[in-house]
Amino acid sequence: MEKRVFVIGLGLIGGSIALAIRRAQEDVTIVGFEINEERLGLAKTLNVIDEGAVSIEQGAKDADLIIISAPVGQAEEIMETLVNIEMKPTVIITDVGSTKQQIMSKAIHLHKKGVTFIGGHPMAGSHKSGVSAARPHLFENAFYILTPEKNTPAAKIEELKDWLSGTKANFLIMSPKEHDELTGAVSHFPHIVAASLVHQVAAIDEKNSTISSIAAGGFRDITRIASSSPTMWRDILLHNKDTLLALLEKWRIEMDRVKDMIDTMDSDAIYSYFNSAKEFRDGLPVKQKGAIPSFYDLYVDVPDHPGSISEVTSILAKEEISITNIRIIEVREDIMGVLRLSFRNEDDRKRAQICLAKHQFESFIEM
Ligand SMILES: NC(=O)C1=CN([C@@H]2O[C@H](COP(=O)(O)OP(=O)(O)OC[C@H]3O[C@@H](n4cnc5c(N)ncnc54)[C@H](O)[C@@H]3O)[C@@H](O)[C@H]2O)C=CC1
Ligand SMILES: O=C(O)C(=O)Cc1ccc(O)cc1
Repeated sequence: MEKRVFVIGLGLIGGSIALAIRRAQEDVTIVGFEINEERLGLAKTLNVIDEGAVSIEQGAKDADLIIISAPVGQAEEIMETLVNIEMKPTVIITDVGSTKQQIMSKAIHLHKKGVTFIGGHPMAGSHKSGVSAARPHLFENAFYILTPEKNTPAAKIEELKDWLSGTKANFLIMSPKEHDELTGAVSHFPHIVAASLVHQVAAIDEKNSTISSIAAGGFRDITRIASSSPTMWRDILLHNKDTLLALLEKWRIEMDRVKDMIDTMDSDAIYSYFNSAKEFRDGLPVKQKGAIPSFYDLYVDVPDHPGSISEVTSILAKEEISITNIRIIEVREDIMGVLRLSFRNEDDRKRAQICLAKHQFESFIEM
């Protein structure tokens, strides 16, 4: 029997989920609603949705699954609108927002109406926005956190997981509070730090613009997420206020400690500060995607001469291994350059490592 999915907010995440649902479900019609008409048109052109709805009401009333994928501030307003709409009694509503406590408080009004709302957060994404960046495999192997309300029947949770099976994500059930505390530390707070590092360099750039030219490699890596959507991150910070204020206070104390170490020239303390961070960082799992996703990267040492990069890519092309991204990390005179190749999955990365080794190219999974 034909089922209808209604996606509200057709950006990077809404679009990627729609594509993931389409590849796994038969007989499904995907309807979309967008406040930005151009994006709605693009979503249709790219076959992300089958139909556009003219209002939330039109799309919601006969939907079997509703996915709210707008920034969390807007998501709250959409939930308020949904409370006043007559929907199928069996409908499941979920969201994809990066915060969960405030969203789940809003969901109380839907629960009171007898509607199932299960909070959701796919823990993968990118600094890119918009439906043109949407990909069906965006969430493969990533964690996908669900925050059901206590009385939600297990069968409804299983039904939602089934709907989302095309994401190939690993589902994890959590309380909204635990969710906001953990994602605050591994995802939200790093975005504040990345933006602050960029601000620091931008202020110097006003006096000496050479800084932008030399801000390469590591600086670009650590601040990539500062290119994310300001609307989305404004809303996240406003939603996760308490967690972030506590983390900022801890960070301030930590920075004072670092300041002291440098001021007193405490070389042992400085060494141990970096060493203990390295030990923990090196021990993080590399195979799974986290809040800051890993892209199945492979770092290849390449001699710094013309042709070496095309040699690597043609070796992989001959073996029919697709590269999803390629970047030269550092190439300097007389120094081996490092090429960062990204692959779609672990299997491609393993095959690439083996065949490059046969051609005397040494490669590493971590740099
Ligand atoms: N970008 C990322 O990496 C991740 C984002 N998220 C969450 O996913 C949600 C969406 O983020 P993205 O897709 O990245 O943003 P996006 O900016 O690519 O897409 C959001 C879309 O929602 C639309 N929109 C805004 N208000 C609307 C409304 N009232 N009705 C209908 N459409 C509306 C916007 O026009 C836009 O096209 C956010 O809540 C974010 O916290 C979750 C995981 C990862
Ligand atoms: O691009 C990145 O590294 C991200 O951090 C993506 C991201 C953004 C928001 C989330 O709630 C989860 C993941």
